Amino acid sequence: MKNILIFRKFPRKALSPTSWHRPHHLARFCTTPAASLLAPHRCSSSPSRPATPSRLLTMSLPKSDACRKSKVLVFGAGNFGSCLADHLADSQHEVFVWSRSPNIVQSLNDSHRNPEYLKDHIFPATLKAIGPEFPTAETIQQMDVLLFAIPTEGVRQTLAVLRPALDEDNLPLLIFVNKGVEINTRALTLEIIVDTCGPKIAKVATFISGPSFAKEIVRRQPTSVSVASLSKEAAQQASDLFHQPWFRCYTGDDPIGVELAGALKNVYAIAAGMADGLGFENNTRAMLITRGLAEMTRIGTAYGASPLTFLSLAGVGDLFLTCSSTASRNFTVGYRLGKGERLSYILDTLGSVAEGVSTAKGLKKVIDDLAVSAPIASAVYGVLHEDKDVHEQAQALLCLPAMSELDLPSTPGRPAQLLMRKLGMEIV
Ligand SMILES: NC(=O)C1=CN([C@@H]2O[C@H](COP(=O)(O)OP(=O)(O)OC[C@H]3O[C@@H](n4cnc5c(N)ncnc54)[C@H](O)[C@@H]3O)[C@@H](O)[C@H]2O)C=CC1
Ligand SMILES: O=C(CO)COP(=O)(O)O
Repeated sequence: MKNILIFRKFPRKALSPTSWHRPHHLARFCTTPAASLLAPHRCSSSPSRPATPSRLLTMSLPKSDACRKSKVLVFGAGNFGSCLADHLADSQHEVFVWSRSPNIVQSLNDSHRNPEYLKDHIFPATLKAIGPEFPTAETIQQMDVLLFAIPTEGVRQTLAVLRPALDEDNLPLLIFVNKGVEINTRALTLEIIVDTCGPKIAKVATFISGPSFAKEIVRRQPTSVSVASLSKEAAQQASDLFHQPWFRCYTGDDPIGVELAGALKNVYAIAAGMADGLGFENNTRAMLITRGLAEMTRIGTAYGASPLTFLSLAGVGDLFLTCSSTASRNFTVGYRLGKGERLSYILDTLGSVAEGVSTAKGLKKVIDDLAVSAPIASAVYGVLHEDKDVHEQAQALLCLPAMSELDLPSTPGRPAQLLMRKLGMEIV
C-alpha cells in the first residue's frame, strides 16, 4: 500500500530535557517528590490540582523527533478536547483550543478553568482559547497539528468550513478522537474526510482511540491508546506528539478498525449500563462484554477491518473500560434507561455527549446492510430508537437459541473496500 506523504515535518525547537521529566504544571505545583507522591498538588491561591504520581515524573522519554515543540489547534473544548489540550500544553507544545462558547473562551483565558467541563481542573496558563468565531485561515495555516475533539455529527460541517484553509502540499498533522458513526450516511470519519477534503488528506488523517476517560487523563492516571493511520509516518508523528509515561501510544495501520471499535464500544456500554440498571450483576456484565466483543469483531470483519484490531486498546480495552464504569456517559445512559428513566430526559440532563445513542442508529443500518448477526446492538437500537421496553429486550436476548461461540463472516470487507477505492487504494 503506497502512501504519498504530504504533511509538514514538525519544525519546532527541541525541548529541554527537564521538560520531559516534569510537565510544566507539575513544575509549578510540586515541591518535593515525596510530598507529591502522597498528596494532591496544591496551589496556594487555587483549589487542588491532582497530578501524576511522582515516580512517573522521574521517568524520561528517549530523545527523538518527539522532542520538538509543535503548534496545535484543538477543535472542541468539551471534556476530551480540553483534556488533550491540557496534556499537550503540559508537554510544552504551544496549544490553542477553539470553542463555540464565548463563556468557555473567556474563562479558559482569564482563570484557566473550563466552566462547563472538567470544572475542578486548572488548565496550564500557556493554553490559549480562541472563538467563538471559527479560526481564520491565517490561524489554521500557522498550525503544525489540527486536533478534532468534537462529536462525529459535527465533523463534516467543521471540515467543510476548514477545507479552503488547507494546503495539500503543506498539510498539518490531522488527528481525530471522536468515536461514532454519522447517522444519516453511516459514514466513518475517514469517509467524511474523503468526502469533504479528498483522498490525499484522508490518507494522512490519524485516529486516536482507546480506554481514556478525560477526567482521569487530567489527573495523569496512566493511560494507553491506539494511534492509527493509513500513513505510518503520520501515526508515528501523532504518537510522538502525545506519548508520555502516563499517556502511552501504540501505533497501527488499521484506522477503519480503530474507528469502528471506538464507535461500537459505546453501544455495548449502553447495553452493559442497561443490565446494571435492571439489577443484573457481575456474571451478566462479563457476558455482555465478551459477547459484545464477539459482535464488534463480526461487524468489523464484515466491514473489512482486521479482527485483531478488536483485541487492541481501541477494541477490548475501551470496551472493558466503558462497560464497567459509571464514569462512562454511555454506560450511564443505559443504566438510567434500565432504571426506567426516559431517554429524552436522560439526554437533556446528561450535560455531555453520549455518542452511542446516535451511533446505534447509524450502526443499525450498517448491520442490516452487512446482514451480520448483532443481537445486542439491535436490542440497544430497539430501546433507544424504537421505544421498545428494556425488560422485554433483555428477555428476548436471553431467549436466543444457543449458537457457535466464534463465528466470523466468510466474505468480509465490502464497505472498507469501497472506502479504500474512494481513497485510490486497495486492501492488501
Ligand atoms: N470524554 C472522554 O473521556 C472521551 C471522549 N471521546 C470522544 O471525543 C468526542 C468529544 O467528546 P467530549 O469532548 O467528551 O464531548 P463533550 O460533550 O464533553 O464536548 C463536545 C464539545 O464539542 C462541541 N461541539 C459539538 N458539536 C459541535 C460542532 N458541530 N461543531 C463544533 N463543536 C461542536 C461542544 O460544544 C462541546 O464543546 C466524542 O466523540 C467522544 O466519544 C473520546 C475519548 C474519551
Ligand atoms: O470513550 C470514552 C473513554 O475511553 C468515554 O466514554 P463515554 O463517552 O461513555 O463517557
